[in-house]
Amino acid sequence: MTTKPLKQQDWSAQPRRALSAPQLVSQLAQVEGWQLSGDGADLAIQKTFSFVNYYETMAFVNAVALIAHQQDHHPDLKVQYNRCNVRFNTHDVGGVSATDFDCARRVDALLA
Ligand SMILES: C[C@H](O)[C@H](O)[C@H]1CNC2=NC(N)=NC(=O)C2=N1
Repeated sequence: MTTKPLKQQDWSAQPRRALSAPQLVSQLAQVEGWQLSGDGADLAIQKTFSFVNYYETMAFVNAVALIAHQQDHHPDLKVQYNRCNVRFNTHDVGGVSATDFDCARRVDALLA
């Protein structure tokens, strides 16, 4: 039997840029429940997801971890009993990039 490593995004060939304020406004209008948080290089998008118990919250957290690994893009997670706050920022560019919105959509799709 052969084992396959999980496929991972390679960002080295795709330079990323921080989105401008108008781009942020337009992108935010296209993702439900995501809000801006922080400022400067710490500017991020965030959303809190609610669950019925700790088990379901952790199942979500593990699914987000798989997305984070595959996309090579890692959100800050605040985990509580029945909710999880997901916060994306692109530290490589010191702001919010298109990658953050792409990952936000992938996380939303887990619950669609
Ligand atoms: C080299 C590596 O791909 C980069 O440092 C990735 C890793 N994960 C990351 N995660 C987040 N949230 N922002 C980044 O800029 C980032 N960069």
